[in-house]
Amino acid sequence: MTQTAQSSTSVPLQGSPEAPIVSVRDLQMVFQVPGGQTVALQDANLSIERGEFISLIGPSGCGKTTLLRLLADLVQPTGGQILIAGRSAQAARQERQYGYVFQAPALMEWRSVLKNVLLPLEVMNVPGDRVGRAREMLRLVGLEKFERNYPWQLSGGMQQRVSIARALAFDPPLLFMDEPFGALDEITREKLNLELLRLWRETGKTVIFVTHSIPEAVFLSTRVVVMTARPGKIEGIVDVDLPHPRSDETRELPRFFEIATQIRELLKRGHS
Ligand SMILES: Nc1ncnc2c1ncn2[C@@H]1O[C@H](COP(=O)(O)OP(=O)(O)OP(=O)(O)O)[C@@H](O)[C@H]1O
Repeated sequence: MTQTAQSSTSVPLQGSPEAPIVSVRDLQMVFQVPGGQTVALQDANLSIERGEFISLIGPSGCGKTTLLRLLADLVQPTGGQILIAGRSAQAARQERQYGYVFQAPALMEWRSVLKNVLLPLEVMNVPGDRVGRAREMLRLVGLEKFERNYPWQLSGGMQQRVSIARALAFDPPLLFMDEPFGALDEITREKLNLELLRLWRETGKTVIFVTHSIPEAVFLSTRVVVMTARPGKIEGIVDVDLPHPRSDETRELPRFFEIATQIRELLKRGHS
């Protein structure tokens, strides 16, 4: 696996090198809602090592986004503990240890592609060659020729690639992705899956990826976390022992179908 050279603006992983990059212990999230409570997450336990590609899969409302938002310190848990490389989620957020890709690209229409990727670096007043850094990220997502275009001139898939480049602008060790390809057609999604895997292999980042699609989860992941709804729980964790690099042929392997079936069974068990 080739690693990209760390640029002057890249953010090294802080904390303990021995600790898992993400450790979740007895995590609980209860929202107060009119007339009662929603238990979005209950007794979640999970340990993720550096360089893994983890997918979270489960029915609507099972707490996938909530788990991602908790890891990103965008909401505070009502119970349990989160450690990022042995330190608090708050410290990880403050030290820009992660990039976050949302379901919708959320780009600024009046800024060019390059200026959208530059935005977080400008906001944080990051020293060094910001334009060079933004261009490097655009190259990584295959959009170096589109830096002068505006978001409305790009397809949905290209816009989502810009938002991935923007999330990578600080070159963080962790990448949180919340159903980034959910709104795209199947062919575009499969193409972006391949590109994301290439990017993951080139950069060595740890990715936590939310999806509703079993084939997408199997194709991308080193492990798949299967969640169940009401209350949101981790039903099981499936190892994906398919060889790398993965390609379109991977989807035809008998083992691919076996793992997909295993995940489907866990999802069904959670429903019953
Ligand atoms: N800020 C909030 N206030 C109250 N309830 C919330 C809040 N955020 C999430 N919830 C509830 O918590 C539960 C889990 O929501 P979450 O968005 O994490 O699910 P999800 O698995 O990501 O769903 P989807 O697949 O549809 O995106 C849902 O019942 C949701 O209504």
